[in-house]
Amino acid sequence: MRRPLVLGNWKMNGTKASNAELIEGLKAAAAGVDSVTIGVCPPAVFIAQIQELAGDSNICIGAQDVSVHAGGAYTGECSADMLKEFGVSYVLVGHSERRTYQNESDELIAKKFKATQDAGLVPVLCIGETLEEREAGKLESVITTQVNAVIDAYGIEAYKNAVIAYEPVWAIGTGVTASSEQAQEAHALIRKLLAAKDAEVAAGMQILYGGSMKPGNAAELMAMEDIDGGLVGGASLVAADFAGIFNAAK
Ligand SMILES: O=C[C@H](O)COP(=O)(O)O
Repeated sequence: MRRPLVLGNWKMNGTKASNAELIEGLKAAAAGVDSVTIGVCPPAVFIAQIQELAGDSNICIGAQDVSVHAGGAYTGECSADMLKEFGVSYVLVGHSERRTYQNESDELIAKKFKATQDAGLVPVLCIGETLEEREAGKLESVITTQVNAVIDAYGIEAYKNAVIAYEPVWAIGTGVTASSEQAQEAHALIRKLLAAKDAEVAAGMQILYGGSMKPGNAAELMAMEDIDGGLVGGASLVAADFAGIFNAAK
């Protein structure tokens, strides 16, 4: 039985004041929720603040990105060990916005995945196809390439302590959600790819859905066999909406 995981990706949003209000609301809503792992991924500059605000609550902290380097002359970068010092347990790698705007390659993303694991943190590998790729019938080949990038570099063992988030690019921030059948099809495909290498890794992998997940569609999505939670963008910025989603995962 895979434990549901719901992560809020705040992207580049928040102020010290709005963060305090949001975390206060989330702590109240999450108190007593013990069957779902709940986390927030604030911008790096706010991680220390969120660590303090979250205190010993059941809100975990994730980072939105990490350096492939352990330290040194890499201006603007932040290492996995630095994130760990501030209570981070999950790190998003390969989000489509970074693939698009920072031109992150599968090779670089695999290195970030490994750097995260080497620090004892859990990488959340984000994958998904664009609308153009879907319409061209390339869903399977895109997902296969993105999943295999880590296996080719580090072997299937690398997926033993990791999470995968399937986020169809066309559903991110658009209000258009993949139907539960479309999402399930992609999640089942991801699990099948893993199972071809290692059945145990495949069975244990938490595969999250991301892309316009809202309180109104979360229950139906997360009821699907291979959907184990959500990576939530916009709706994670409103405590009541995010709570509606993690409560739907129970
Ligand atoms: O990381 C989260 C995803 O990009 C989903 O964002 P969204 O819920 O705003 O569509």
